[in-house]
Amino acid sequence: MEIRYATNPRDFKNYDNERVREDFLINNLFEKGNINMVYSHYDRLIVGGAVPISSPLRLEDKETLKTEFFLERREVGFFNISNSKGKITVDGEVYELDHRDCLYVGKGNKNILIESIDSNNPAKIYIVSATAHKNYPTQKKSLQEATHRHLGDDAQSNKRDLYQFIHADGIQSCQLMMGMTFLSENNMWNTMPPHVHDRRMEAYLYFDLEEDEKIMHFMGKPNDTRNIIVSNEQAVLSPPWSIHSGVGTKNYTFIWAMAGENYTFDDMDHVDKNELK
Ligand SMILES: O=C(O)C(=O)C[C@H](O)C(=O)CO
Ligand SMILES: [Zn+2]
Repeated sequence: MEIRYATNPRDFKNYDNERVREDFLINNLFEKGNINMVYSHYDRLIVGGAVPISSPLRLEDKETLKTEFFLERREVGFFNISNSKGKITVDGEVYELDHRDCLYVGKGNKNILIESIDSNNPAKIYIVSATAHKNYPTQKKSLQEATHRHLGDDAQSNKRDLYQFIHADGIQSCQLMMGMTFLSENNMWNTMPPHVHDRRMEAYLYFDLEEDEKIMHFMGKPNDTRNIIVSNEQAVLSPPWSIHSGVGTKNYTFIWAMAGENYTFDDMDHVDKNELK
């Protein structure tokens, strides 16, 4: 597993474009036949992608975690971002994941296998894992079952539908919060005006974007921002001190995931647009 260390915002000021991309962009998550994962030292969040073909892929990395099994001291959220069905087996119990379904698996489950139902049309499973202190029940939720919030409007080009899956009023977890946000057609901006939450880090996976379309993701302290150009199915790590907002060349979808100090989705320090630099 690739390790990414945390950055002091004072040092971040000196980062050039290449260094920003190296430290915060994850561009190799979905590779046929593999599970690829990145271990971030921001709240020890692991971000991964699995594309099983003919044989199941096991969620494991003893080498990095130095535990007997992956979820010995962790919890994990899975999302199927492909149109093709996937299957996750949790200690013998099988869960089928349709397009946009989410599965949460808590601490203590030992054998986690990720499979595609049809190897010619493989599933793409996005994986986010955080450290955990107790077991919460394994739970699956579809988009229709998630908590729906309407945000933004046409005048601000930021009309979007936010769905909360793993959160205080949904699937229970120790610290992991996850959901999906859809930008409406002709709307390009997410999370503008932006916010920070020094209590929690966040990761964004951008997808549902054609090959030539791009997202300009903004990060950094509100008064000292940088942008990362992001392509389809790439993720960005957002430090707790950083804004996380983006604009697309076309509308898009993203999965947000957070871990850290509190479990309060609405704990955000909003930033006035006049403060942005
Ligand atoms: O569209 C949005 O706004 C979001 O999806 C915001 C994220 O959920 C977020 O940043 C939560 O802190
Ligand atoms: Zn946020």
